[in-house]
Amino acid sequence: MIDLGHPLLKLLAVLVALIVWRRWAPVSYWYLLVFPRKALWLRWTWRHVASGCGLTKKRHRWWFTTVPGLVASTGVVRVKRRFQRVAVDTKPWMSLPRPIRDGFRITFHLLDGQVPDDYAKVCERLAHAWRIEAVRVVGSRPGRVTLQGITRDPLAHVAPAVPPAEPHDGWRAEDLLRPVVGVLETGAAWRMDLRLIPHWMNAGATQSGKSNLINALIVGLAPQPVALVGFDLKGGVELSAYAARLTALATTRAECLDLLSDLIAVMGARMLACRRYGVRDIWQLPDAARPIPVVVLVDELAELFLTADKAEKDQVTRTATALLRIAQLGRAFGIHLILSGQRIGSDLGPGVTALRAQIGGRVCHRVNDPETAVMTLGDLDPDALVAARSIAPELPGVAVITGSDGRWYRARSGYVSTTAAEQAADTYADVTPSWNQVAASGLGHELPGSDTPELAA
Ligand SMILES: Nc1ncnc2c1ncn2[C@@H]1O[C@H](COP(=O)(O)OP(=O)(O)OP(=O)(O)O)[C@@H](O)[C@H]1O
Repeated sequence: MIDLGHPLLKLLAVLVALIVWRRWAPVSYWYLLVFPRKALWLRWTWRHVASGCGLTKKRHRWWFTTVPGLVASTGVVRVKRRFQRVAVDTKPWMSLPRPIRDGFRITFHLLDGQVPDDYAKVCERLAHAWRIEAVRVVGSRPGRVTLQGITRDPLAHVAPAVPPAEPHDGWRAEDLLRPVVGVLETGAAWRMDLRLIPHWMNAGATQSGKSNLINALIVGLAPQPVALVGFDLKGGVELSAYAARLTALATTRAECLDLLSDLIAVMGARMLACRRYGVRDIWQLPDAARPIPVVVLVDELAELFLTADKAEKDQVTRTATALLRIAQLGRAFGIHLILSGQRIGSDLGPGVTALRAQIGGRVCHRVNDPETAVMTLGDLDPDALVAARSIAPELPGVAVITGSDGRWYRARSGYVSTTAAEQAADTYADVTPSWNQVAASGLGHELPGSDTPELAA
């Protein structure tokens, strides 16, 4: 009989409880009950699955095999068992599946000649073989790759983003320009990291969730010491609700041109300041001298590029050139672009393709035509295109995005109503810097080696 009161058994029970609590706390009890069966099944079927997905390699082994042998004296062919060197399929080593919320993670040892990308390419096949929603590569280190199996789509229900109730308790220094706007399909937070990927393209058909993403960005950025600048050629209907938190809003073509040339002037002044300090970007400047970062929100990019007559053509060319300059130089000088539009492609006119090439961050919501998905994600991965084309209309806000690790993910923004975003804008109205503050920020201090105070003007 086992003595259940034995101190070693008690210690073991405490250890198991600790491990379960630390690692598996977010996993439902039901899943913990069924998981061992699933884990065993994954291990048992791995050789067939790996072979079916082309992840096995031929290795030579000494093996007992049946070979046809000719008995010379009689001329009869007889089957013989021989111990000989033969080529056999070798599967990659697989760790024990670890349960996590809405799925599991498994680490594999790469076979000679394999790279993590080989696994990324067969994720869809693995998902079908394992009878689960999706499989994603979530990490890699030399000789290892970690896959996440997603058993229940976490994007089906995403909690709405709630603006912080108290002013100034909504952000931490390390969150500057890194607002959380939703959830990735891996269950992790979707952080739009403007410090890492300075410019973003937000494409999608009508009612696909583009404005919702802008709302989520407003809620995330409103508490932070950044200037928000709006371009809304839909007469201001989209962005004017957030006017309290916007440093500038342009709603006509003439205003857009003026605002763009002001932004370029600010960029020029920051360039000069960086040169005087001998640094390459504003993030290397001393804290006191760092200018206020500017996030430029463009609602419906196509409106900026459409020309009704020849007179507007020149204005459109100037707009395109200014946007391209900001896209090329903005990262170093703290000016970030978020370009939203239903179609963002060469059909909008010259300059758009060059602009698109400068935008590293991509968000592709549901689209009506394959070309838009190609325009937004075409340079990422063919599988990303397939994923974007299969976004269902009943899941607005779902998008295929570039992650901070350079991979693509399905993600969904947290629902933020216009009222909630407006409320956040009003709550943080006092944080809004004026245009003069933006233009002068970081330049009002005496610069090393500078005896001309013209920058402080
Ligand atoms: N992440 C989300 N979660 C839940 N519902 C959402 C989400 N995003 C959008 N929706 C719903 O979809 C509707 C359309 O979203 P939104 O207005 O953002 O689309 P849009 O792409 O900007 O459309 P349009 O181009 O016509 O302005 C919203 O009213 C909202 O109810």
